[in-house]
Amino acid sequence: MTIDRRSFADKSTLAKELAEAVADRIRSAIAERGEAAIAVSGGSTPGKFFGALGKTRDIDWSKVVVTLVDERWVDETSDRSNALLVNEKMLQGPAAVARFLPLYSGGETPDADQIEKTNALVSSLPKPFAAVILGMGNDGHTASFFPGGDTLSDALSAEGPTLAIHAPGAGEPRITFTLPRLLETDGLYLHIEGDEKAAVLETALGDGPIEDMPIRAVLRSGAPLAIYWCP
Ligand SMILES: O=C(O)[C@H](O)[C@@H](O)[C@H](O)[C@H](O)COP(=O)(O)O
Repeated sequence: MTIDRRSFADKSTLAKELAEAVADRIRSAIAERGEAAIAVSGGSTPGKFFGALGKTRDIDWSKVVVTLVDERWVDETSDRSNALLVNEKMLQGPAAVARFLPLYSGGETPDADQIEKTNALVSSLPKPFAAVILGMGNDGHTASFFPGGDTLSDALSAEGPTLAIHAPGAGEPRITFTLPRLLETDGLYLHIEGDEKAAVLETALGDGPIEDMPIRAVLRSGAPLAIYWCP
């Protein structure tokens, strides 16, 4: 079975366990390759996990690069910015010396030059990722792979490593790592909480088109995936 489903009693326990799993991946990557890169999701779910991971002392954070699975195309002062969330919740205390690699590079909407610039930045990341932590929306999106996304098909199949995507449910223009690039990882995690998301996951695990619920592209990729859930 490539999908390993883990349930936890509450949000704090999940955050602690997921932080320990990701910390192990980071330490192993540093031991094997001298450095580690992780890609994390934004949104309302990962705050506690970020806090727990950032407080981990037995990691050489100076050898860690943190980036985002996807980003809303907003300035870092916006409360919609995933970069702001990561900086405020994770890159404090022991983790403050980690390098952060942003996906956003200014302006109203990501144009081809900006994507090229981000792709050049991203090419400096150690490969593979030590860990990629995905979230999921109630519409079945993950990363910025939204139903109805204008570049959804490329986002799920192109090398990228990143591209721009616009979708009715996305709020603002987005930049996202493509799925093939996200699958280049030692550890792939999906972090979801609550009964509503458990029900969405059940539907996604059933039959149906990927375009309706793009998380299916991850679930059907065959890549080993650990799903962390709590009520
Ligand atoms: O920037 C983003 O929006 C995310 O990276 C996105 O993919 C997120 O993981 C889901 O939308 C779940 O978001 P919630 O945790 O807010 O439900």
